Amino acid sequence: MRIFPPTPFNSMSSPSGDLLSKPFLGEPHVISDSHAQQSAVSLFEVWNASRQTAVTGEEGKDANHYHLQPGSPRKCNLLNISLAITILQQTFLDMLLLLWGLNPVRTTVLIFLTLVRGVLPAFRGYSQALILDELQVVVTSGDYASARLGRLVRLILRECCRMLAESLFDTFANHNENIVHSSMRFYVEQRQLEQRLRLDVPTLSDLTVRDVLHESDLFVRSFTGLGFGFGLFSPLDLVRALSSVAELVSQLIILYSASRVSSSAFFTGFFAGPSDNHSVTHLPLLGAVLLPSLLSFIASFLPRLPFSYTNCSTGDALYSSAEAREAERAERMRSMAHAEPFRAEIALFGLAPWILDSWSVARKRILGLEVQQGDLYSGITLGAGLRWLLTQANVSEMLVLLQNLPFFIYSSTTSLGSLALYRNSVHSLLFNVRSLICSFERAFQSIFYMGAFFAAMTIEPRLNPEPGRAVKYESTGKGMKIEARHISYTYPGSTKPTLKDVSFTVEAGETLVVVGYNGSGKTTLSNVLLRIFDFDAPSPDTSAQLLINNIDIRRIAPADYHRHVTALFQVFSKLNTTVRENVGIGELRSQFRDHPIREAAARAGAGRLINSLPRGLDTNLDCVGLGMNAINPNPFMGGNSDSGRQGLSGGEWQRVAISRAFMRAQSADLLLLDEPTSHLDAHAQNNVFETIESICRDPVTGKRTKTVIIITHQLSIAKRADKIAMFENGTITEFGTHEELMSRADSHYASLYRATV
Ligand SMILES: Nc1ncnc2c1ncn2[C@@H]1O[C@H](COP(=O)(O)OP(=O)(O)OP(=O)(O)O)[C@@H](O)[C@H]1O
Repeated sequence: MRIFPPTPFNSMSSPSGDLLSKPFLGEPHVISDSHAQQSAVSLFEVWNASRQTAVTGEEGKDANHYHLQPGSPRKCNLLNISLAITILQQTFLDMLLLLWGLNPVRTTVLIFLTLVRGVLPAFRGYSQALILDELQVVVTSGDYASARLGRLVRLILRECCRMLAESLFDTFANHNENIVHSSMRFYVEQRQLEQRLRLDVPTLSDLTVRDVLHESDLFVRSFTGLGFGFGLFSPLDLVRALSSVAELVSQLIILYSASRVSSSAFFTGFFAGPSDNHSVTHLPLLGAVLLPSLLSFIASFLPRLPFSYTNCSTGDALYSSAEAREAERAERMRSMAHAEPFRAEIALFGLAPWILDSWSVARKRILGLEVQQGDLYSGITLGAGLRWLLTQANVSEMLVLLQNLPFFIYSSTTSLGSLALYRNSVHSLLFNVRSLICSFERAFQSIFYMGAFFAAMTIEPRLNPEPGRAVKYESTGKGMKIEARHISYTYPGSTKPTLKDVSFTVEAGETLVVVGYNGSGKTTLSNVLLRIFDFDAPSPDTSAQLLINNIDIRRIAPADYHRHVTALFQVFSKLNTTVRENVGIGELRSQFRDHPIREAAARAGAGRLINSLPRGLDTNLDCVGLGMNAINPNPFMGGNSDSGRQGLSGGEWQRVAISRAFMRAQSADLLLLDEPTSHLDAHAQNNVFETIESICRDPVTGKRTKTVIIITHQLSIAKRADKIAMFENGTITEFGTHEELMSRADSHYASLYRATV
């Protein structure tokens, strides 16, 4: 049995690969109604158009456009309906085929069983009505003859068998549904995760991309298996809606016939046609039964009052923009209260009241316990009031009285069983109509989230080379030659560049030390050199270029480039896992081999540390982001022993991180270390530098085989480098050897050196 399809990590292929492999069509922009109808428009643009809202300016002339918060419901207006149809045209069939393709047999069985499940209540009602009828005859006639009683017992036994069969059916159907559901959920989650991991930092820093991923995530999370995961609607819920439709139709049939014939003949009565004396009144009576639901359905198109909730059977509300903002704030505050790394700052700065206040204001507004005056008044409209009357004020419920009319009309002419059957059917009918209305509301919003899911899959990482221009990185075995020409870099959302016209050359095998003042742009430069960020496009005045071994870095795929580089980041990750994993992730191929991990750790001066840990490489490290030996995360547990977790000091963590960087040092052409020794004592600092020197030389010939770039504030290290770059205000102001820079009369490097050494 195949439950999960094979999906290779870097492949975007799918059972219906076309849609998921469409390229991302550049920057999203505003589109018009008619535009959205054209099939050439990308899904991304259609999705983006659905979240644009026009707000009229103060004078009533200018219409400002802004984007809805991710997760906010779309209004049910003509534009959104047409956008929803466009999304459905482009995705729905693909989605169904894709999900059906995961488990064709089980999914077909699921659809069939769900339809059958829909008509089971009708049979249940019929069977129980027969028992009631028989009981009525026995009691009213006083005929307790064994034949009569025997028939009653047979009916009861038949009902017991039916109930047993129904529960067996339910068990099998639920089991099948669980398997189908789990495989669908696994699949969409995997696709979402795979795409997130594919995307690079420049792509992820785009706000629109973040929003589309957020809504895509909502779609993925709607595959909960409960049918009302996030107040959303997954394709599997569509199958459930089929069941509601089947139940609705069967109950309608019952209602139509049960009121005029005895329950034992209601099917034949229905098919006999409207020939008897009650037939004329059936349709208006059905109308009376359905009137409350019809009004609720109409109300679902009206706007909602601010901070009022839909009364869907699931109890879930769809967030308005204001609610989504509050929900995000409440969630942020909740996470802060739960996160261990914040604990020290919360205590030190006395943040508890601020966190609690911010959370409670946001949460109260979400729960409708507190509504701001402005929001309340601006949201009260005639439509919203009418909706409230029809849904929240239960006006429609009063009309339920009408449903009892048939009781009075037919009570003297029909059997007890028929009346019970009628009553059950009315309840069941209303429940199903209501759940279908709620499903409709959720389905409408879900279309946009489904659009977001597919749109997210079309995003291509921005750092990937243009098709046809890509070249493979060729290692020379002598290190990496780096030539930066007029490089600038501006952070997204910032108006001023952080790096300005940076130019320098490092020959293969050389060591460059970058020094400078805080905030001058050293780490930013390292991210550009590591191809985490892309430098600004060349302007008419400058021809910005970054050449690696004389090749434009934009022509090399980042994944290919990264295989030849190793780095220590200034802010490195500390994983709540074993030492082995913390170090081993530096070179995944060697993750499970002790020797390379121990060797890298020994070079980074972490050998003694690992030997001193209770379980060596298998010791679990605890990283709540603070100096661990000093602050135990849970003083009542005695963390280090009972929990089997070990805290480390800042310097010890740094050694672990250096070990991680050294894991790949053998195969790398470039070692880039940002503040590698900031937490280390003087001896350790010297050792690390010696180790870097030895790693970079061929053990036989002694020649340099790697290029090294070190960013540091420790100028004693700089002295030993081949070249030094002094960074100030986002650019290199001095470049040369230690001696050259020291000999300059007005050298800032020289004054910094004298101040620190
Ligand atoms: N994510 C960001 N978004 C916008 N601006 C940023 C971001 N990160 C850094 N900057 C800006 O870039 C400037 C340079 O930061 P960078 O981290 O490169 O400095 P640095 O020289 O490494 O500093 P330090 O010596 O303190 O580590 C900072 O002044 C900061 O204002």
